[in-house]
Amino acid sequence: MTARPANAADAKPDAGGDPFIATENPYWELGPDSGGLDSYRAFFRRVGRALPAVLALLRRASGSRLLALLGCQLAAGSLWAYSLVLGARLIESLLRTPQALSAPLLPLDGQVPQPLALTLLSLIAAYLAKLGIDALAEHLRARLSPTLIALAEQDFVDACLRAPLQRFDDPDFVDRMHRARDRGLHYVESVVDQAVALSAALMGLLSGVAALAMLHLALLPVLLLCLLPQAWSSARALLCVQSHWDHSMALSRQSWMLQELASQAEPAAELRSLQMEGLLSQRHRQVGEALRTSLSRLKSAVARTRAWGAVLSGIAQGLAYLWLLLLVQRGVLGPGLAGAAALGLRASLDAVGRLVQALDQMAEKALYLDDFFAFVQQSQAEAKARGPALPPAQAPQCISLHGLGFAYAGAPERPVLQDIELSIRRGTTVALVGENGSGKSTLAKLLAGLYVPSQGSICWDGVDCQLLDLQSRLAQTMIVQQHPLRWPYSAEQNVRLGRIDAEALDPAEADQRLQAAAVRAQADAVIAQLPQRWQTLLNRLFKGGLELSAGQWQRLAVARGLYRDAPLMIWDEPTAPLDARAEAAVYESLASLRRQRTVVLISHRLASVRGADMIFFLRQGRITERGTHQQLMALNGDYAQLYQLQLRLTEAADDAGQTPAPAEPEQRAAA
Ligand SMILES: Nc1ncnc2c1ncn2[C@@H]1O[C@H](COP(=O)(O)OP(=O)(O)OP(=O)(O)O)[C@@H](O)[C@H]1O
Repeated sequence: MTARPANAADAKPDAGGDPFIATENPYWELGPDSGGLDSYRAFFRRVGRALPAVLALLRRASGSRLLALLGCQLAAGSLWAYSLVLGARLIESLLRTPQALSAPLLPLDGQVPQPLALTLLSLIAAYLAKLGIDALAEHLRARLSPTLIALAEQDFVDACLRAPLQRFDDPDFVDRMHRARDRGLHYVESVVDQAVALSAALMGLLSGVAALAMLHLALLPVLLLCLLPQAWSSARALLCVQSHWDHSMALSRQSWMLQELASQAEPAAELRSLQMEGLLSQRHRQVGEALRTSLSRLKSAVARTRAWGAVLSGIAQGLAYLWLLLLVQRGVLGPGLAGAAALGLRASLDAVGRLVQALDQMAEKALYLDDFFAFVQQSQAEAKARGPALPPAQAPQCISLHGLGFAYAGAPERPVLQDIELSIRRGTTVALVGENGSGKSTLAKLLAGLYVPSQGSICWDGVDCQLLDLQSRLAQTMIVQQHPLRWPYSAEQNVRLGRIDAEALDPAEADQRLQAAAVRAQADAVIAQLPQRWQTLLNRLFKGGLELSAGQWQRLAVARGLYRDAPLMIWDEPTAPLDARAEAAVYESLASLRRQRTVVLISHRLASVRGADMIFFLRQGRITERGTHQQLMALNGDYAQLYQLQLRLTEAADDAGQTPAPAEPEQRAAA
């Protein structure tokens, strides 16, 4: 069964011909699963996949509470059906013997109460019991919801943290992760309410059906007749909404992106200096306009569908009451039973309304939850599929790369590194240099174990790293990246996070190490200026928090690297934002470190790396030159030309009396 939603094509957004505004979902329309929600089959398949996962999550949150809740709903529904039948019998017997009302209901002289009074008392007792059970069900639901949300949030965070770095370069993965967070996680809370409402409505309907069946079996087709139009219109409207969501996702994302740009601190300065406020505001208005047009088309389509549903449902209800009248006329039902049947029919229809509404909500939320569960389950499956435990890696004497090639997950056809052959011995410093985009940072991340090679291998003392435990390898490695993370914590935590196993250290030793790292990175001067010294919070979003300059942040990042103090130290442009004094201090520290460790250094300032034991020059992902500074100068290749160029620029700056580029380490040492 395949049906297009009413006006699904109309739901496609219109951007007014502005090429800036993408309407075709060019980037996130990925994989066979992301579209195709314009058929009932596809829709229910997705819902069907999410529902068992919702139940499993509810069971994990608290299986006993879930069972108790379902029990309460079943009991409440049964009590309702029981009261309806009792009520019908009461009215019927009153109609048959009206004189029963003239006798006292509860005789005070010790005589047995008449049957009418007993029925009435049972009715009151059933009603009160139903109220009590409803209250208990509400209490259970309220307890279930927070547990479930906490579980789901934890599952999401764990799934993200479990993912290897290269998954974050895959737009498909990132898209699924964002959908899981923005839509799936967001709806976990409401899905509990919808699931409870759904089962309550289902119980209500079942008890209505049971009550009508007890009154007379001929009432069941009547109920079915009323149910169908309502179910049809709701399902069709729901499909329209889903189709709209799929088609307008590109616009919604652009709207969020523009809102982010306008509201975040990071782009605020550049945005203002480029005087882009007007342009962004105009773009946002255009995107909003396109979304609004698309939304109003959707609303009209949904309103039309609902109107047809209401008309058909009205006709069906009219026929149902006509059918009841016929049953009374022919003496199949007494007038009392017919009254109760009308009441039962109305209540069942209300239950159907609630059921369809809950199903509608639940189905919509379940679609988003499907994103969430698919993301979490895939991560769990991948974690389980990881092979047996591998032997731990020891600090290497020699790291060697053989025929190494690498392509990012998002662009597998475009290798970023090719045929890399090199080896690094402990106690030496190697430098990776080359022009922008030549692959230095990528190679550094591969060396650090953050990426897995697409081709070839990285060996530690001759053993392929794929055969070594990754966590123990990471524990032997330190990498300070080009753009280190600015942790929204205190200055002290920003450095101490370099070694989360520091509790294993003697506290005095850890403090000493902290101070030494700060001095070497010249971060001590930064700390001295902070109002609460090491305890100053480094985030302006929190009260009392401060923001540091780029160079001050970098000094803390270098201190963090030194505090970690691993056998393999990788420095990716560690001094780019530093002033000359801090840069000199960092290079002196690195020079003193190399003896016990393996140091990999990336820098565009060739004067800073001329002391390295081996320099590798990269061009378009390949090593094109290798050797010491002297050997490369003698080769007179790319390295030598770049070095001469930088030297000339420094001399020219000196002659012009400008701030010179940082001097060579030897010169600094002399100074
Ligand atoms: N996460 C990523 N996903 C896809 N491609 C990437 C990613 N990061 C880098 N690249 C691509 O890989 C190539 C090498 O980038 P890399 O950052 O390693 O170069 P680099 O030599 O360190 O450059 P720079 O000197 O500018 O820092 C570039 O062409 C870049 O576009």
